[in-house]
Amino acid sequence: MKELVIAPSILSLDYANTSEQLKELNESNAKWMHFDVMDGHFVPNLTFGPDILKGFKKCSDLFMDVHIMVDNPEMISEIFVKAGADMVTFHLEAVKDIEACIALCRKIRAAGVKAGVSVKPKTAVDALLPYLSEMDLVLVMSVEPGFGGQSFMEDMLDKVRKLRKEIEANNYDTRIEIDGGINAETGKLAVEAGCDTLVAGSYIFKQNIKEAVDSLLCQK
Ligand SMILES: O=C(CO)[C@@H](O)[C@H](O)COP(=O)(O)O
Ligand SMILES: [Fe+2]
Repeated sequence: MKELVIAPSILSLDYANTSEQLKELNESNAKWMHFDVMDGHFVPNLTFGPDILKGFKKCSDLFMDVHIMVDNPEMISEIFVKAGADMVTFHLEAVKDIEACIALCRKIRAAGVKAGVSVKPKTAVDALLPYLSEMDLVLVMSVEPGFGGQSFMEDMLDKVRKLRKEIEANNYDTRIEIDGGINAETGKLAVEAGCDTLVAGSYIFKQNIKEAVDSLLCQK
């Protein structure tokens, strides 16, 4: 399994104290920053555009993990690739079919950016299994996408186990990320099931950032 990476979700950042929180985040052991893009249509919430990503990139060297929860990922992924995303993860539910999904992964990778595919809680991962070599990451949503601070859906770990089995059997390089309701306890369950990348928003930003990240890194 790959080295465990923590991706703090800045959806939960305290925007009244942005520079202080960013400084703390930069000094923590987090290697990624998780950037949630919501369009008010694919999900009932609205968040950040590309200029905000550019701004964060000026203040941080963290790997920019951009999760696009949008209806038109073909168009929006291009915008965030141009804005400097290191990874763009789009939703399987937002593309026409698996062929369109693979085509978009290839397009993102051709631009020199890592490509991820996400599934909502009600979507199975089975359709992705034959194509994992086309993806740098699969993101398993462990809450309904749209908001931070929801409770972890433990039954999503069956998808993680299935993905891990397939990745190990074929020696794929694909990461497994989980997003929604992650804290020290649920993070441990997720790592045991086979996740190597943990997104956490409210858990990290509602306490000392460095300590929270470290608590997620100490899963053994
Ligand atoms: O994509 C999303 C929500 O749709 C997330 O990335 C949230 O930001 C996670 O927040 P917590 O559940 O960790 O508070
Ligand atoms: Fe997310």
